[in-house]
Amino acid sequence: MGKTLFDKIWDSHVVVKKAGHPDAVYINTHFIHEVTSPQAFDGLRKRGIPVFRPGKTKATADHNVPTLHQDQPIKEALSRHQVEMLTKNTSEFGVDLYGLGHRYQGIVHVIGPELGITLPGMTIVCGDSHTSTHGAFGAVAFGIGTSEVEQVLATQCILQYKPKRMKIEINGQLGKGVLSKDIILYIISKISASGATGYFVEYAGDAIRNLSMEARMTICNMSIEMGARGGLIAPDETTFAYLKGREFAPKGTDWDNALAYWQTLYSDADADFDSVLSFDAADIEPQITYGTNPGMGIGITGHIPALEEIEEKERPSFRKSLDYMHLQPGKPLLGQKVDYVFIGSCTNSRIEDLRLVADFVKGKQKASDVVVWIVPGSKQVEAQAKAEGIDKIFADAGFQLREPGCSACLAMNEDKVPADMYCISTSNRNFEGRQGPNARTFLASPLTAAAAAITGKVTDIRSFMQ
Ligand SMILES: CC(C)[C@H](C(=O)O)[C@@H](O)C(=O)O
Ligand code: SF4
Repeated sequence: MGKTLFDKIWDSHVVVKKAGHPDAVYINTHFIHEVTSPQAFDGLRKRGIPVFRPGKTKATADHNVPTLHQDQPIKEALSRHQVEMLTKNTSEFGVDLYGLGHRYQGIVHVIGPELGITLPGMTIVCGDSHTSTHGAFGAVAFGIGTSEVEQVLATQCILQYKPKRMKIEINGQLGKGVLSKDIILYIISKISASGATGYFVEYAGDAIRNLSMEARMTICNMSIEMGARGGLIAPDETTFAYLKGREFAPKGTDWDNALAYWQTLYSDADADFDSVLSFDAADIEPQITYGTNPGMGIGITGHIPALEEIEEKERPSFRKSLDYMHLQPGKPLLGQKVDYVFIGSCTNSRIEDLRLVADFVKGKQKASDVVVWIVPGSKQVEAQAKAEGIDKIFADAGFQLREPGCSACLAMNEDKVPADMYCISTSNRNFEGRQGPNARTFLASPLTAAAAAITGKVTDIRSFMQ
């Protein structure tokens, strides 16, 4: 019996295996940020132990950082404290920090890949659920809790039960205006926000193969939103071309050796998955969510389910969700007024996302009553956007290009969508209050968000493509 890609990587990293116990798994790379690391460092301090392999940990400040005036002290006291703690802890324990002002600073899941720290075949953890993003490179990457952050800092290993394996195949040709964000929102709407609970998902099929690395990251990023432990994609020429020459990627003969290993990283033809799902790319239209979990999504021309279409036992939560959103069952979303547009987050804030949006808005103007925030995923993305003149296109359109951070993805910083406002957002979560107290979120692709920025309403991007 062959092995799945997940098994190949997992099994080769197990250092201790004992029946009835979690595996002790070696971790190649540990990313940390300001939210989930302070208690972990406190724990080490209390026990009087160092970070076991400080070179294997990389830190950045992203959740609490402002996205305007990053050269000035952080105004919010709690945010300032968190970021200061990260600076203090990393310097005390000898961990590299790409903090505010550093040219590599950015959202942890954006900088790892763009710096070539994230590599195929690695095990990667971070005290952050969207660590699944790194799986796009054919790595086993997953989020962990604060006590596990301490465990990894102390031992470079983690105790974990091995998850089940699921394969999701998407074959066929994507339609016009349909992005990888639409693929993943579509899958989650079909299998629900808990449809992959207990599984590690491998995405396969020619629709996935044809995606760029940026687009693959968007898919793996949202694995967690269907309950999966993580998601991964077998590395291929697209992966290798993306990595070649990146700051921390192997060079020279190290590259050749690494490449030889990476080329063995795929699921064998006879590998056994615990579950296999298939979708046809041609069935996917641009997607949008209407509710308060990422599984509550529809095609842009569809309608919010009528009450009768919802299972009896799910009706109370469905109603609560629509009450929060101030939306009616059975109604379409096209034409719904939008107040804010947020293009950013570890789902869609990479240079390719910004290029797509810029190509579309070039020569257009935002609707007068819409606030548009474009928040690059990293300093490098910001610099690249400026080098390409994308900043000018945004300025001409009335869009604000801000500085890197998580921003309004979770509003744990100064960027909050005001109460009762509708925000179309390229992020990954639409929970109640996620973008600010009582703010209402529609999740969508960068193109669908950009279309709404121009019209001020939920719009089918394809109406611009005739
Ligand atoms: C703050 C952090 C722990 C959290 C996560 O784990 O995902 C955040 O990044 C999020 O997206 O909700
Ligand atoms: S951008 Fe959003 S989803 Fe990503 S790490 Fe930051 S808060 Fe979490």
